[in-house]
Amino acid sequence: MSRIAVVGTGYVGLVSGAILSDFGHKVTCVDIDQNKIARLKQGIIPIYEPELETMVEKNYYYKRLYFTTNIQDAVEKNDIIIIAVGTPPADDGSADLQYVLTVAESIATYMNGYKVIVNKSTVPVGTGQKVKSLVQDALNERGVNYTFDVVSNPEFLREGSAVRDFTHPDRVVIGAENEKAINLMKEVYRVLYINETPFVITNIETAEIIKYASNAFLAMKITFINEVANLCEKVGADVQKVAKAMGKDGRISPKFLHAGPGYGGSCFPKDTRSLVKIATDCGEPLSLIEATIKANERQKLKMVDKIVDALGEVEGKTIAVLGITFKPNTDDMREAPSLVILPELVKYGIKLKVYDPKGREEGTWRLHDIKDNLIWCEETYEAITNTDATLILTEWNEFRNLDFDKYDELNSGKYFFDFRNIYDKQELTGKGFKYYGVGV
Ligand SMILES: NC(=O)C1=CN([C@@H]2O[C@H](COP(=O)(O)OP(=O)(O)OC[C@H]3O[C@@H](n4cnc5c(N)ncnc54)[C@H](O)[C@@H]3O)[C@@H](O)[C@H]2O)C=CC1
Ligand SMILES: O=C(O)[C@H]1O[C@H](OP(=O)(O)OP(=O)(O)OC[C@H]2O[C@@H](n3ccc(=O)[nH]c3=O)[C@H](O)[C@@H]2O)[C@H](O)[C@@H](O)[C@@H]1O
Repeated sequence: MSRIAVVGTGYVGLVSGAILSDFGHKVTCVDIDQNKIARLKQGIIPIYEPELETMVEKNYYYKRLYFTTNIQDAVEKNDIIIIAVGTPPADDGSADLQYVLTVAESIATYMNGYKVIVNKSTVPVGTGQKVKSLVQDALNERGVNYTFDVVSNPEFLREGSAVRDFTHPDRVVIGAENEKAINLMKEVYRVLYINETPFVITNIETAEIIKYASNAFLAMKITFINEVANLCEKVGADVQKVAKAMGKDGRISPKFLHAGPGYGGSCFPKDTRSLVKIATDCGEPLSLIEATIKANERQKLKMVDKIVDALGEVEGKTIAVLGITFKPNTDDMREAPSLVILPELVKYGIKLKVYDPKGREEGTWRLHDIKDNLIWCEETYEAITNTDATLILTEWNEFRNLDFDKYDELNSGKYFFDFRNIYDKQELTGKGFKYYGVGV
């Protein structure tokens, strides 16, 4: 059993902490947000993430999982300190490292013996070394000579399937500088290690680049299929079939080939921008990623054009919006395509009736500027009632089986914008709908 502190109790920290405690370790989750920690102690999970609540409840009950705001105590009592705080984008596109470096300073301030400092936040290459020298300088200043190791252990979980992703990873990446740290990390992930999960052991810099390169590649893959989808529309091809056939080629793989309104979320947008900044600063520009970022911005606006062109006279029209989160099974709205698309529609004088199973709380403040043109609804059919068109922006399961017979009773128009391609164009056209997907 390892004694682990996880600093930062957000999407990554809480999931990692809960599962590592489930792996049998004694884990203390630390956050500066007192309200969050108080609620966690009462069993209230601050985010929506399937399976997480059970995982937290069980391990808290069995006293393997603790919550605190006291970082001093957490550093003193644990040997392995995992940093999982946010690295949000700064104005110039680089990752803002202030939270990571603050935690590193706290660790240095309270260190009372050997520690492994594990960086799980997504950070620019060179951050591990920065943390190392910051901690060493602080220890020198304290006049103590405790030893420590810095490890890069990037996280690849996805929101909405985080628990499964963490317990069944395609690989675990450990960037470290010596055997002692590597072995301690293998202990942390013992459950996965003995189950033959591939472990990639590298130096710190390589691990840091692996994370950014992986996210940028996936963002590029989505953008590639989005552009192919736009072409398909022009030439009468079906991107769903194109993607399916492409995906059969093992070298391509069918994953992340779903065309849509552009990628969003807390990571692809910020990590692509940060990687471009790193590369440009090094004099090795990543032109494919630069093009990806631009094409993704265009994709969101193309969705607006598609709606406006189809509806013709749009002023005063009302659209039912189903789904606003950046993907299903999360309440996270960070960089969701809806945050661009909906305000653009409002600029055209369109009114919106919005329903999302989990996005309303965050959506309310993120879409505050258009609140006068937006009505929040409690369920799907309330949103569809008295509208001119339906727009699907997030593929929540509950939108996959709409009762189309009901439409006529609801006084709703027959324009159907399915920007996640979850319906069959022919079937809906057969039911009298004017159907618009992406690339179909
Ligand atoms: N959200 C995701 O799906 C994934 C995120 N990542 C990366 O993991 C990192 C964390 O991301 P999220 O969990 O989404 O962030 P988040 O914003 O959900 O959570 C960060 C937490 O850190 C806390 N915090 C900030 N400063 C602190 C301090 N000094 N001491 C203690 N707690 C502090 C905040 O109060 C917050 O609860 C980022 O670098 C992100 O890029 C990596 C893989 C997946
Ligand atoms: O670093 C991170 O934070 C994480 O970023 C993504 O995970 P996440 O953003 O949670 O969700 P994804 O499933 O990757 O979806 C991201 C966006 O791409 C879109 N997408 C995804 C796949 C696809 O085929 N098409 C598509 O448009 C989604 O709708 C969503 O807006 C990566 O998939 C994770 O491996 C990574 O750990």
